[in-house]
Amino acid sequence: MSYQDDDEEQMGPHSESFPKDFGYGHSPREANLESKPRILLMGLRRSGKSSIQKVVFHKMSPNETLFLPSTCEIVKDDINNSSFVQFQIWDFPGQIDFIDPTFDSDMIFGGCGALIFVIDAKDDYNEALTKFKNTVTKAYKVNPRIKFEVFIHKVDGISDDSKMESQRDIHQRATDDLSDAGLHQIRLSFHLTSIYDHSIFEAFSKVVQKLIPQLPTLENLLNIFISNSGIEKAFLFDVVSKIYIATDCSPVDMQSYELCCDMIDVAIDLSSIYSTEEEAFDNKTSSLIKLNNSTVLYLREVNKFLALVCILREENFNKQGVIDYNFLCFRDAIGQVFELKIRATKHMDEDIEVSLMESPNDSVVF
Ligand SMILES: Nc1nc2c(ncn2[C@@H]2O[C@H](COP(=O)(O)OP(=O)(O)OP(=O)(O)O)[C@@H](O)[C@H]2O)c(=O)[nH]1
Repeated sequence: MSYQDDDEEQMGPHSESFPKDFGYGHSPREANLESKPRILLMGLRRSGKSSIQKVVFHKMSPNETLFLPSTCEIVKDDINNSSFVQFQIWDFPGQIDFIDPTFDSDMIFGGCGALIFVIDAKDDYNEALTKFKNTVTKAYKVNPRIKFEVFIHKVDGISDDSKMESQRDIHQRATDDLSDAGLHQIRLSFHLTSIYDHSIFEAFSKVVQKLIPQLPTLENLLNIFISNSGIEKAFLFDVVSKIYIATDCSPVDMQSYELCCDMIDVAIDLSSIYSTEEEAFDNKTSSLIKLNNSTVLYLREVNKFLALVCILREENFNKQGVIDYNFLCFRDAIGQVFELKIRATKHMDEDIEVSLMESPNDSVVF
């Protein structure tokens, strides 16, 4: 098996040189890698792994995925949209064989933040569940900190009752299988997904959020912002992928999320057509849409990659001055979290440099 490296330049020349005994986050070098975790996409052939990656991160339209060739090698993709959203996605071929001596499970699972296992809900899933159990058992042995996420995929065109029934059945069987293998302590998360609606973006949002160490701070800031501004719901979006990296503590309903995603599309599309600026999304980007049910959607740029999209009642928008002032405080606070992270990363890099220079046998200096 070989590794196809899409973005070697971006990932840097050392990205392939993980030590064999790579333990997640124990040395400065490992801790630095931890700040850019890996998400693995695994599952049987034709379950939809490559389609998910292309639709969510490369803006491919769902219909085009019909023509995707089968993946024969591990395809690595570096997602580097913002300081908070930085990770690599590794898309595995469906026929991957763990017994194959070239499969270096220490290296593959060692630096992994989350493992997404894709199960085709329209197919017989017995084989998928067997593979799932083998994969989780192997991965957990190498790295017990991995977050295991199951995407019950291709649920478009399936009735709500059947979806729930599949989810219940897969959940039950997957947890029973792991308990039989003595792994009852493993926590699994299940998501019903399809590339033909927003469910795949929502599921990916939840996976990515678990890998953002600053999430509680971001959620807290959003809670404070909405409660002082008369806002019902606010999402902090990664504009490029339209996954939300944080939201306030009120429950997310799919319709609100879809509305906010659509608003980003409208704002960017209009800006691309009519703006005289080079970038369609910049520090002056903001948008206001009044719906016919007395609801307002309000979008503001937070930084180069992030947008805040809020839903509020029309009457509360009368106090736009307060909202805008609170937004500036919010943006400032996000900037400070962002800066702290950059500073922490820089310190880590310096530590790595020092430790490498001190090592007499190691000639590699970043
Ligand atoms: N109906 C439906 N079809 C989907 C969905 N996602 C992917 N597909 C289709 O499933 C087929 C297989 O998709 P791929 O993304 O190539 O699957 P894969 O898991 O990467 O396959 P391998 O590379 O062989 O491992 C394609 O025809 C896709 O159009 C979905 O959400 N709904």
